[in-house]
Amino acid sequence: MIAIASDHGGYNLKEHIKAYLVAKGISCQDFGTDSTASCDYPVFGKAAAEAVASGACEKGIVICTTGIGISITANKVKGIRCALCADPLSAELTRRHNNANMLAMGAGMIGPNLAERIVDVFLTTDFEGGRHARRVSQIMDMEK
Ligand SMILES: O=C(CO)[C@H](O)[C@H](O)[C@H](O)COP(=O)(O)O
Repeated sequence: MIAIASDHGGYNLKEHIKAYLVAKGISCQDFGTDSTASCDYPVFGKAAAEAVASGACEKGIVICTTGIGISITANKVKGIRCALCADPLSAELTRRHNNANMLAMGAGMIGPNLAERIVDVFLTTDFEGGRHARRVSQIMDMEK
């Protein structure tokens, strides 16, 4: 189950990615927002991040206009490593090196086709472990 959320700026891309994933047989839990009416990204980013942190959802995808505000929000939730990506290589490396459990994207920065490629890479790339596990542990120790 993939948690997905956006603010108004990311709503259209969220709907696009949700339909894309469902068409591929990947289940999504949508934490809003549900229209392009102005709203506050922390509300929706926090809800999706908490679902990932609790284990209810395996990974999360959050979207606002830049991807910045909603990634900052998600990273405030204990256990979350949310990476803002605008290219597939960053998505690959944040999975391989950072074991990122959430992906943030900016709907004002990238188009739907590129977003699909980024999502595909993010959801199919495994963590490498090894030296990267030590570094991720050091990050997670900061939450203790
Ligand atoms: O948090 C952001 C900027 O880092 C997001 O892009 C928001 O979507 C943006 O701030 C919303 O702004 P708006 O003028 O209220 O649409």
